[in-house]
Amino acid sequence: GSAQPAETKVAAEEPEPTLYEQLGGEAAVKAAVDGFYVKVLADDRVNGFFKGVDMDRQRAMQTAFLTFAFGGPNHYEGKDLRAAHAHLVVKGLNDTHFDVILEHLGATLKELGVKDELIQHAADVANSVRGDILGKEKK
Ligand code: HEM
Repeated sequence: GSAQPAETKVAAEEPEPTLYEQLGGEAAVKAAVDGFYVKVLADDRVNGFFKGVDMDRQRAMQTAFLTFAFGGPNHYEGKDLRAAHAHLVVKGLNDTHFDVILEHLGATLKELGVKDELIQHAADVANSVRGDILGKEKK
């Protein structure tokens, strides 16, 4: 008979690590930004919104999006998401575009070997601010 491993149980008091921590924290965000950035800017369904936007701000947006989707610390507290995207809503930003961004989020995380369950979690977090990004009326 083989002995059971002694440490199969997770202590009940351990707080659930955030998705950000589970994915690998800041390093994971950096790795994801590179892949995500390329996908978004190569996609004609959404890259029009980034035309004329300087590279630093594009990268800031990608990093903010992913950090947010990972449930990590929000480094952009000064600027609310509704205000940051209002001029894009005027240009036609809608659910279709938001879905494209989620599609690239999923593909990027999949390439990095992230489990489907965590990818779904990241999408849920992003969806929680969909209404703000798209300038929908607050419920
Ligand atoms: C969870 C969803 C999202 C988050 C957390 C997010 C986050 C942000 C933040 C923090 C900024 C401001 C960056 C800065 O001021 O330097 C920004 C800007 C921007 N976002 Fe998003 N974003 C989201 C969704 C989207 C979507 C769906 C699109 C378009 C398909 C988009 C396109 C842009 C663009 C083009 C800018 C730059 C605007 C400009 O400087 O003129 N974002 N985003």
